Amino acid sequence: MMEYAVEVENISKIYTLRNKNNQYKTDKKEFYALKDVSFRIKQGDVVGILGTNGSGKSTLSLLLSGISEINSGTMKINGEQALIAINTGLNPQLTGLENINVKGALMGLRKKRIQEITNDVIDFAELGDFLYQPVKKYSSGMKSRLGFSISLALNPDIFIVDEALSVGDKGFAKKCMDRMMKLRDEEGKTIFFISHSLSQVREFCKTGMWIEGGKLIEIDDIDKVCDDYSEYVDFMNAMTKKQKKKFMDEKFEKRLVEAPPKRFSLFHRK
Ligand SMILES: Nc1ncnc2c1ncn2[C@@H]1O[C@H](COP(=O)(O)OP(=O)(O)OP(=O)(O)O)[C@@H](O)[C@H]1O
Repeated sequence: MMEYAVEVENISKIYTLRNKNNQYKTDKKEFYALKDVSFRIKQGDVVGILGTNGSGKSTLSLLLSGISEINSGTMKINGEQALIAINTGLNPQLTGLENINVKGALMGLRKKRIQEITNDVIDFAELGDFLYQPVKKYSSGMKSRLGFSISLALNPDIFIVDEALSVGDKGFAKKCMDRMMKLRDEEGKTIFFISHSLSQVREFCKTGMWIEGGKLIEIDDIDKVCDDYSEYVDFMNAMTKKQKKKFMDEKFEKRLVEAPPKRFSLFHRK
């Protein structure tokens, strides 16, 4: 029987937005970054997440990786998961090496295992002596190298890759892609992959998930979802500036929480 790696039902994530004058407490707006999203993903599936800027992809990746909490709904994750994203999960004050140790310690790993992970990271990240420098002195590509290498070395069951390849140089991006293909083809890992490169998503993923305006629009075979999403992007591009503004405003209005139920105040908000 095929096990699901991820089962989510009616999940929502709400953020509090500032108003124009930046008066945070008064006239604050609550906004659905994601609204009533449900899906199931089988173990070993490779899922490309598509959607225009601000549609909710990174929010979903934070929820899937357990970094951020849902406001409502249910979510079941079967296995260890790791997020690979730009600027996430690294402490800028600590050196690369210290970051590996902290991450390992937080996960309750033994010293010997942390040493093995360190060796893997040294090998894959190719950062040389920069491993002994604080991460705040890294370029974005170097941070991506470190983050990617740590997640790979931790060897989770579920990888969530959020735009992480877009800042690495071509050589490193190719190395990561080769490694991810191995994770997909030989190790049967479950992978969520967010990228604005449709060709990359088409080539790498099996299933497509299109999120727009915080809602799940479509989940299907990757080619079908890429075709439908492309059509939507073309439709948007064909609009005049005025039409586009009206369209975007309406889309925004639909995501507002009109009168938030009391229970939302109990939950964590970012
Ligand atoms: N911490 C936060 N506080 C308030 N609003 C947020 C926060 N994080 C994200 N948002 C808002 O939630 C919506 C979804 O953002 P998200 O980062 O998930 O989009 P995305 O699909 O990943 O976009 P992109 O393609 O630009 O990376 C956006 O409107 C964003 O402004």
